[in-house]
Amino acid sequence: MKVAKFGGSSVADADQFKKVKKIIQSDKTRQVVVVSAAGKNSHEPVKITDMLIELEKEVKSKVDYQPLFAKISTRFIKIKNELNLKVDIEADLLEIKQRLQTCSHDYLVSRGEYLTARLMADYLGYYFIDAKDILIFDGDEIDYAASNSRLQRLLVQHDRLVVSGFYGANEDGSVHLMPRGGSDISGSILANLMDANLYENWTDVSGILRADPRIVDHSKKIDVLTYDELQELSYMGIGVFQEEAVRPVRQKRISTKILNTNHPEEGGTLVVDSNNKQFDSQVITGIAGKKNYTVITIKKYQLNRHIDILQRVLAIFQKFNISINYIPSGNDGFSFLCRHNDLSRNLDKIISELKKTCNLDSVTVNKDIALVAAVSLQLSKRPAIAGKILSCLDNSLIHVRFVFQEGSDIKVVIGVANRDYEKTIAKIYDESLEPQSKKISA
Ligand SMILES: Nc1ncnc2c1ncn2[C@@H]1O[C@H](COP(=O)(O)OP(=O)(O)O)[C@@H](O)[C@H]1O
Ligand SMILES: N[C@@H](CC(=O)OP(=O)(O)O)C(=O)O
Repeated sequence: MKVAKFGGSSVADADQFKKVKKIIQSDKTRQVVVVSAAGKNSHEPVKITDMLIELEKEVKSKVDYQPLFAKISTRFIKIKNELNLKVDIEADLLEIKQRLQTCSHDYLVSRGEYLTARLMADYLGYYFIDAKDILIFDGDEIDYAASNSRLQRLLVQHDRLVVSGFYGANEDGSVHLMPRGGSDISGSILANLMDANLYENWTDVSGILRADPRIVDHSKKIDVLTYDELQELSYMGIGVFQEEAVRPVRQKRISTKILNTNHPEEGGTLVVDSNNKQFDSQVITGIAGKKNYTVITIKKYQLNRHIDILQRVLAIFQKFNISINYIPSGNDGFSFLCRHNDLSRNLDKIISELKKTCNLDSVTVNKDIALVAAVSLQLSKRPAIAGKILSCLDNSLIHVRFVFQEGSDIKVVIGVANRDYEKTIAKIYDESLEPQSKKISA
């Protein structure tokens, strides 16, 4: 059997629902369907999830939220009417409205998936499952045993299911929201629980491209990818597959396909275990990145010998609950790379504590840094590939701030200014993946 997850763009309106039905009906083994909340397309400029986040702000700040609530309701009622559905979505909307003042953030923001799944189940004639009845969390981790026993109980009576993505339940039954893009994770967990033969992730691109198509408009598709490569590309920022969605399918070696709801005939990207990947004619599998990192650099003579000071420094990051993405280091200095959003409110306090309590020679801050990663399975055996990538940037006036490459790693990460982000990706793509004459040879 297959688990098929449809992203927000695939369920944005009634026309998209029709495409989903065609796909589901063309293969009877697509037994479990997971949906995101109705997303964006050319007629609908805002994702329902973003509207719900805005709605919560309006409710909290006592602004008149009725127009926004009406706009959200209209989108669902329009899909219901255009598809002649019977499900009582109006009653669901009324319940949400009645709970607006008291409900949790997780409950409200998850309602997009809940309502979309209610409509989709009715449209496909599949059984609707509220994800909070089957995906049980223990803290931030899914509890596979508890979730499995809930799921098995349901499967006794129903074998074709539509499940709402993006959330599950805490042990006390309250809604547990996943990170943004989390329906990919829901689908992956369900594929794991169901021992699926294939996890299909349906989106609005025909597979994973070697670079973000919004930056490189001629970017080519990756036909086959390993879980390792997908994990790195997702972690480094390709929006198409949530980074936390790799682990559940990988754990059971369930092949995964990224496919296009608008063009199923184009095929997509197949993700497999490394043993099943054939030779790739391109040395670099893909390029990904993210903007808005901040680098905090601390200096002290022979800092690498002062473990006590490093302990104090790390305790400060821990106190403010800051995740550190990279720590490049030398004898006299350590740098800490963090997401700007994680730091923002606390940056001044962190700097002042570092200066006051750690007896350092200097503390400097560099904002507006972007990271760009080139992923290649061959990097661990041929580290000189990194040099070739850097030489691509050499005469392009892009100031490379730093480069990280661990010996065993399958990626090289380059730090540049935010303003050079798109240019760096485009340059690496054009010089190292195309044209053929300039390509780094395999
Ligand atoms: N390397 C890449 N390959 C394919 N798509 C990418 C890549 N990097 C970024 N994207 C973007 O990811 C988008 C799909 O992700 P998302 O918006 O979450 O889709 P969905 O609504 O189906 O969940 C694509 O429309 C594309 O713009
Ligand atoms: N709707 C949620 C979860 C999700 O996975 O969405 P999408 O499949 O549209 O990326 C979000 O916007 O984050």
